[in-house]
Amino acid sequence: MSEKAPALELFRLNKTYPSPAGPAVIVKDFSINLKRGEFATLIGHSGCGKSTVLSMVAGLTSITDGGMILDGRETTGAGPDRGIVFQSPCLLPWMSAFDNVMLGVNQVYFTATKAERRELAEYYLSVVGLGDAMDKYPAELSQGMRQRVGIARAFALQPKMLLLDEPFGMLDALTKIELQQVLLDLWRRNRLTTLMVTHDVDEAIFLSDRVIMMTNGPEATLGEILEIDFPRPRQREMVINDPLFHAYREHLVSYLTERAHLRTEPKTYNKSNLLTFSGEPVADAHGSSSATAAA
Ligand SMILES: Nc1ncnc2c1ncn2[C@@H]1O[C@H](COP(=O)(O)OP(=O)(O)OP(=O)(O)O)[C@@H](O)[C@H]1O
Repeated sequence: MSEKAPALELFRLNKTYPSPAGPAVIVKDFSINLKRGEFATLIGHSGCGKSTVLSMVAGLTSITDGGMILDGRETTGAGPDRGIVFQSPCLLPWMSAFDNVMLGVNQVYFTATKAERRELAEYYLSVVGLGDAMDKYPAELSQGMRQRVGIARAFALQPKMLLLDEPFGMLDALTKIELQQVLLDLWRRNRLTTLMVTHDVDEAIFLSDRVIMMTNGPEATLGEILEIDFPRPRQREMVINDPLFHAYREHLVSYLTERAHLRTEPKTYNKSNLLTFSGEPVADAHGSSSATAAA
């Protein structure tokens, strides 16, 4: 498999649900490629179909029409090649944090020795900061600690791809910031191709290489793409104090408030052709401005 080939290709994904009024087309002709090792986030209005797209990629929701190629292979159905983290990690309450992680590791790495499997679970639990809490049960863990277990569980399977559905949506602001950093550190070590759904524009900018914007539903599809040009590794203070952060933010907010209802040819924006609320290009702090968006 060439390093240059996309890690994930989504080709005209469609999702239709039956409804009393007839078939409801939730997602229509949604196409995007993710590069190997890329961190992409999916944003859009509530109910537009972000989780539906993620769930189709995860193989948890059937694809009505269109297709998906993961690592060069047409893929349908769920599999351990995709690690998933939901808003709430759904841990088995009668098992310790360690055993919850081991559950998946035992299934995926059944040919490894017990010592190797234990080492894998212990390593990822330590990296997410639960080195001293891995014998605790879910009821003894805070919401943030449970989500750390969820992240460790996904990484411990060593998947090809990481799928995150608002993983920090239920956390307080401070815990959210801590866990964003934990996720970024783990992502940097593993360079997993990542697709994450979030409502949080700041989070999307801080974490992503590209922010993928969906149009409003029904028949939601690809709206715009914003390339985030901050160097890595990223430090939160550095990013949020950069004037470019505010220009990215304004572009995304203006998309959500002004353009998400439009059906136009998807455009890619970057630091040189960002738009403001008025739809005008802005000069960013690092370079030039341009009136035309690159298609
Ligand atoms: N199993 C289902 N049957 C019928 N309709 C569904 C089903 N699952 C989701 N939908 C509908 O599909 C649409 C998109 O839902 P989805 O959860 O993907 O949106 P979302 O953008 O992730 O929303 P949010 O940001 O609020 O989480 C919604 O109108 C929802 O009601």
